[in-house]
Amino acid sequence: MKITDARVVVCSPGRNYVTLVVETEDGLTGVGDATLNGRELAVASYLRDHVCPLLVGRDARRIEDTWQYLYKGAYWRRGPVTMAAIAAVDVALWDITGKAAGMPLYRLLGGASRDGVPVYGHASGATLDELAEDVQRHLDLGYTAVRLQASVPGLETTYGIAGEGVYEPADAPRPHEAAWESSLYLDFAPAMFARIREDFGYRVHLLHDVHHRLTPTEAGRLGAALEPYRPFWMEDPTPAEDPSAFRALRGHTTTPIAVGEVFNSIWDCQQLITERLIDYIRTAVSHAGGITHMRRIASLAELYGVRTGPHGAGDLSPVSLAAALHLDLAVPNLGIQEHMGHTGPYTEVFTHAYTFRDGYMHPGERPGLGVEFDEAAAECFPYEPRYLPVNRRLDGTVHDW
Ligand SMILES: O=NC(=O)[C@@H](O)[C@H](O)[C@H](O)CO
Ligand SMILES: [Co+2]
Repeated sequence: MKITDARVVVCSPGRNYVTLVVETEDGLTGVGDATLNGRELAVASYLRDHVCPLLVGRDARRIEDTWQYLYKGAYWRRGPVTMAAIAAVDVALWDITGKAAGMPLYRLLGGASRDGVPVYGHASGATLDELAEDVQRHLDLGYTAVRLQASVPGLETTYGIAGEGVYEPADAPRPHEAAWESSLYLDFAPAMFARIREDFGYRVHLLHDVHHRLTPTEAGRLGAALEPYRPFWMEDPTPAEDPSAFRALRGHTTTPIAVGEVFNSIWDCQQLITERLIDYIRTAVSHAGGITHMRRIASLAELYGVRTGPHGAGDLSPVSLAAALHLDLAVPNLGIQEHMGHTGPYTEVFTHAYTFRDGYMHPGERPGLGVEFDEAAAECFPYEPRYLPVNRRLDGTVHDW
């Protein structure tokens, strides 16, 4: 089954997406998501200029060989751009293979390990009243797990507060600059949880994303302060380039820890998993080398009792959400899938078979991924430069965003 064409389409139906389209001599088409928020064109070029020409003539069914060929053949290994490009190729080839087999991808991955994929939604608010309203809205939609993010009193902006609709962090043609003060946040976060537990009790799972902003000691303090409110997880509590930082953090709190959305390979995850320093690994199929590599990460995590909690923000296209759901349905150690939702007219470009109901999602039964990509429609939504914010402490020092 030779690949006859591989091309990259950058479009912006609601937000920028990079989609790889791979075609075979049998007339089958597979798609992959190569979106890297704020650095989209780097991955588009990596694919267009260095990968797509090498795919033509290869057998689309040799998924593992293609993965090794692109990973080891690049010489310059790992990194977000390289691994997003490899991920897009990998998912497109799994899509083609599923279509050739006439089976939805999850059946090729060992079949369903559960009836549906548990997901969490994003609730946010400029005030605790607004946050409570948004939590109620998510409960009314059927979510049983909700992430809480609220404006921090004393700070002009903070992470994760949606205006109307879905939160989109890449919101300006140049990075907007946010101001941050950890002490204000540390005083506020427990009060946020206390209010939502008071309003909604303990039946709903409550998650929270610290978004890399605390020191390990501060994160330990936050984790301990949140314990009475039983968070489902505290996400990205401290930057994870140095996994040993989590040893101290782990000793301060029993609040479950989730890390990994900015990771792009199993080696980024290895120490956190093998030392049981986290409870959930959050790598995304479109950033961490695709289904082939994510399966390895999930298997390593399973050995150590760590569950997956895949990243599923709106800047991962419907193609990668579909791929994630197929993998989520099959792996034995799924924790929960992030489902932030997508903004704008994305359904004019991406049609998908996945569904949401009562807090669970299912990838559907269409062969392959179950996502169709309309290239003609995509042309109506040209790329727009959009950057993620830069965060500074009140004294002007650049801080983690
Ligand atoms: O847990 N989800 C997140 O942290 C996301 O909202 C990330 O900020 C965006 O995907 C960055 O592009
Ligand atoms: Co996050």
